[in-house]
Amino acid sequence: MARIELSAIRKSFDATDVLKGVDLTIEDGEFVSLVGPSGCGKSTLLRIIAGLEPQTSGAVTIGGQPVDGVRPSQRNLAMVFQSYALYPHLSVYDNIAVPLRMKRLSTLERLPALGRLLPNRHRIEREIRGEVERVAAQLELSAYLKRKPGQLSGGQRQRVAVGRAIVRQPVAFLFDEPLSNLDAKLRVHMRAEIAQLHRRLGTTFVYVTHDQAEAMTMSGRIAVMIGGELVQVGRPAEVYDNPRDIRVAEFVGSPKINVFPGHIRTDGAVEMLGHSLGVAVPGMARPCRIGIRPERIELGATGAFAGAVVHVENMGAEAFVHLGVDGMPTPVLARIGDVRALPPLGSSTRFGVPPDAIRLFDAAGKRIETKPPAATHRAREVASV
Ligand SMILES: Nc1ncnc2c1ncn2[C@@H]1O[C@H](COP(=O)(O)OP(=O)(O)OP(=O)(O)O)[C@@H](O)[C@H]1O
Repeated sequence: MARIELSAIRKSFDATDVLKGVDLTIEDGEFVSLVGPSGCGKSTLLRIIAGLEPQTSGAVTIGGQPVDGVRPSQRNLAMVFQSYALYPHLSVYDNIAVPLRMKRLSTLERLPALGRLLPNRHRIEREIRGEVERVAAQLELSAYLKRKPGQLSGGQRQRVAVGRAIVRQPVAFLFDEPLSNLDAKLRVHMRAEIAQLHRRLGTTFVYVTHDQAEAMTMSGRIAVMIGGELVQVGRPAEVYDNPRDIRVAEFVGSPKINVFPGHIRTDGAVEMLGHSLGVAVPGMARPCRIGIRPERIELGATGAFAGAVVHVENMGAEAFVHLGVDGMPTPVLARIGDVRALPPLGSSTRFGVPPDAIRLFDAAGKRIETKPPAATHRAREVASV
């Protein structure tokens, strides 16, 4: 097991800066997902940890040891790719056994005909069989050991790739979008399997994905990368509820957070679509953006805002109501838990926003903390004494 520390990692390809100074510590045994939109640099960062790509500057340590200049094979990490990278001509058994044979058998002992005549070969092959069978049983692959990868489903192939990684007993597993080739249902199933595997092995997992739901549901912490920078690192619920940047707020959560144009008045009150919200911030008058999650939009006759129901998605257990609102370029989305109380399509409705649902961002997208108006008022009184 190992703690992985990344300090001020920069990476440029020719004139393009892909990583712009990434600092991240992944604790021993932790499951951290690197998540972010396509092209943000997640795979490059993972490849730098693995030693497959040199960083332009900055340092990587694994288990307290600097590994810059240490070859990938000497880092004792296992990488699992989206493409599985299995040997198509070898059986499942042999695919899983490859790293063990490479490690334990000499070049001569690995030769098919001559190797069999050498005294150690049988003993080592017996040990290898025990380990392959144990890992195959863990991954429910025992029935497929004689099959070739081409005779397996995508999920089974991915499990073989994971099995091949497990037998190496690496200090950490690095996953690069391992579920991208699977259909939606299987992806959800494999998420649970990978999370269980992490709990069972207790080894450090670093997992790259562009799928925020995958990252949210599996990891202990998520590291949100945007444009080559680590914008926020935290527990999934914390990042969802307390985004420090509007890009994080918009990337994490499905469906996406609603973002309204807003204005902070000279008295600190925050206005949205011409109505004052029940929050305030100190400082000067300025424009702002207001993020409100769909589940926090409250439909009801007493709401301050008016909308027209332009679309309803009823999923049975929940529904999304799309509201056309004056002053908004795209519909406002409300998530409704009780599908028996849906407003009809084309109807006019009102909606409100509880003050604690409001996430305020400045013009540059940085989070602004809000307070109830009274608290701001008191703070100003204290400040003026
Ligand atoms: N070998 C390379 N040479 C030049 N540019 C590269 C190279 N590898 C990656 N890049 C560029 O670096 C940027 C980051 O790539 P990277 O693969 O790390 O992104 P990513 O966040 O993993 O994206 P995705 O989710 O699409 O895989 C991209 O713009 C990519 O085109």
